[in-house]
Amino acid sequence: MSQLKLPTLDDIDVSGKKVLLRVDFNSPVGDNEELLDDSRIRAHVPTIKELLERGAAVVVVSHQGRPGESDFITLEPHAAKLSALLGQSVQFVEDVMGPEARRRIKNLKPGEVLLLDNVRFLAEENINAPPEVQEKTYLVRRLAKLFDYYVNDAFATAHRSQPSIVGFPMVLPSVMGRLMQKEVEALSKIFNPKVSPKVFVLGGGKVPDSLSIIENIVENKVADRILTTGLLSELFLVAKGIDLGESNMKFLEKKGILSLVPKARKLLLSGAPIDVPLDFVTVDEEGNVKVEPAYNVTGLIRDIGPATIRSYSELIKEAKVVVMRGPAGVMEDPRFRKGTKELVRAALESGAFTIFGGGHLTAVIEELGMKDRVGHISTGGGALLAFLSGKELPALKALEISARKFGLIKG
Ligand SMILES: Nc1ncnc2c1ncn2[C@@H]1O[C@H](COP(=O)(O)OP(=O)(O)O)[C@@H](O)[C@H]1O
Ligand SMILES: O=C(OP(=O)(O)O)[C@H](O)COP(=O)(O)O
Repeated sequence: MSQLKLPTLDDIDVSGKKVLLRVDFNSPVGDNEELLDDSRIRAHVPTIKELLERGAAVVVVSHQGRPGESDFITLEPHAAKLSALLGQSVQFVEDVMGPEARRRIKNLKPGEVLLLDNVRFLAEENINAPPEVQEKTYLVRRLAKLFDYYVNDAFATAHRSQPSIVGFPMVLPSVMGRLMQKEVEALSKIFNPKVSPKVFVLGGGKVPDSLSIIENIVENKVADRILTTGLLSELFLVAKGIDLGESNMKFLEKKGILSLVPKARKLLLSGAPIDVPLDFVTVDEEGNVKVEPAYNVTGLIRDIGPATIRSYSELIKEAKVVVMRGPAGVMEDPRFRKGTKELVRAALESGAFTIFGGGHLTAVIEELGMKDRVGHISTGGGALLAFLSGKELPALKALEISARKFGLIKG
């Protein structure tokens, strides 16, 4: 697929038009439903500003979290944040496609912006299916007729085949927003498969996603070394036959991660260059925090330990390219942020070209004040890895189909 030839905002005249803009405002959320970081919201500001300045009425749609997770919340705080960043009032409606949302969309004037509520409040948005299925969802059927154009700026969700990502482009002329364009152009340019060694440092909580992308990375030999952290590393330790103690095994079971052990074991047996932590920071039932070796863990794992930080940092130093995605521990709690922070620091001090992905790492880079040393910070985590591993991203594929259908293809 010729991604660079996808149409952009340069290819449409939005003046006086109604534009549906898909963004990814999905941000880390604290105990009181407050946003812990606004970098993903900020990343979309250039696209929104440009659309408004060019005279469009802009309706913004995003998801936040996943059903059942603690960060699955309304987008009301995002609207407040966006208002502050734009310096202009952002309308918000506690609805996505119901009568009130449709009334507000119809009444929106050029130069105004309206944020719809969390699109994953709709059951159908939580199902992945091909574009020809998603264009038939209620969401697409009810909303598409209210718009002239669809703009996709949500690079971080580009690996999902959900209605708000792949359904609208089937029925509306569609283009990439400035953030989507920037990510695709930058990553196509900077990731040179010939430069090595390439070290991938992969952590975070989305283990099934990470595992399937690791399979791709290994198959396409994209990484020379994969250093695992976070929940992902727990899976690989179990796959190596290590008992992580009752509390962690229960946690992994509850999250459905133990069912992935055979897949992880297969990868390890294939000789994939996957490293696991030597030690962890754990917390016991009384709340005591300690460091325990990976082969003898008793408490609940919350971060990688000091020996792991040291050994991973040495490996990172030898790399020419470092790709890092997902935190090494439960970094929302400052007591368990050290592993993530130190690995980010090691990468930034290594002299290697660095690519960081995902909301959590962006927050750490800003905290360290080392943004100027970064090669590329991607707003995507899973989407970034999928892109680098050579997987086709459904969002881009849908934009390509749309461009052909509506005569917007370039080149
Ligand atoms: N060992 C661990 N146990 C439980 N949760 C973890 C662990 N390590 C990381 N996490 C959790 O992973 C989540 C972030 O994962 P993910 O969404 O994949 O990353 P990102 O948002 O950076 O793309 C965080 O909420 C963090 O608390
Ligand atoms: O945070 C996101 O992805 P990431 O954790 O891979 O960075 C995106 O908002 C996609 O969310 P999803 O993985 O729930 O589809």
